Amino acid sequence: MSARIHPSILAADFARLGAELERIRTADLIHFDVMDYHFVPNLSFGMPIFETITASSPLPLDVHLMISDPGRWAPGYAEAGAASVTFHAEATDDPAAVARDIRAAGARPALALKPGTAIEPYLEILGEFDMVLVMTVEPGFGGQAFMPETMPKLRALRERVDAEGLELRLQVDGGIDATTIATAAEHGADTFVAGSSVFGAENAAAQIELLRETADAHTHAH
Ligand SMILES: O=C(CO)[C@@H](O)[C@H](O)COP(=O)(O)O
Repeated sequence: MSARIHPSILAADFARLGAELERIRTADLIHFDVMDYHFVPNLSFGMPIFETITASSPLPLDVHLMISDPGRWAPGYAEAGAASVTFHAEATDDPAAVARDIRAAGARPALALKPGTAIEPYLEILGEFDMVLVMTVEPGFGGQAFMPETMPKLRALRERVDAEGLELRLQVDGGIDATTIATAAEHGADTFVAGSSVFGAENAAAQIELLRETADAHTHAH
């Protein structure tokens, strides 16, 4: 399967959001980061902006909830039309229940792990999810440097997914550019969030294509 590129609109020029969405129409999904000043030390946007973008965007949205109490808010994004809703393992005591609520509300559930969070406690519930997001920076801000120390976790997850034949996408997010995407693809990622490297490029479509081709070239059969 071909690599999927999800530009993070956290790095877009919000004063020109309509034009920014046009620049990335060759991407696969739009990554929408929800932050609450509580789970992470930053605030971004929520449901009103989500609804506005969903109504006008040529691409569906991949919602990443960096919020406390995701069980309370996640199904609402699914009902409002999100393609996938990702929430953090660290933010809930019952990730399987949150995943089931997201699926029942019509979106694909995904589990996110901060760089320091191990995957082992969640291996038995991977079947509840359509995607796992291995954060390659501490969540909260765009423009940070990729953390290569997260790669062993990604590789272990890839080996588990392949060994069990699970239908699970593996996403990375944070510091992804034309160099780091090769490393992440080699370690088993197939879905890539990229903020600054896409919106900071003069030609965003060419950058999306470069990222996709680079990831495909460094993907082993999986
Ligand atoms: O979730 C986050 C940050 O917490 C990301 O989605 C960033 O928005 C990615 O930005 P870049 O590192 O690609 O600039």
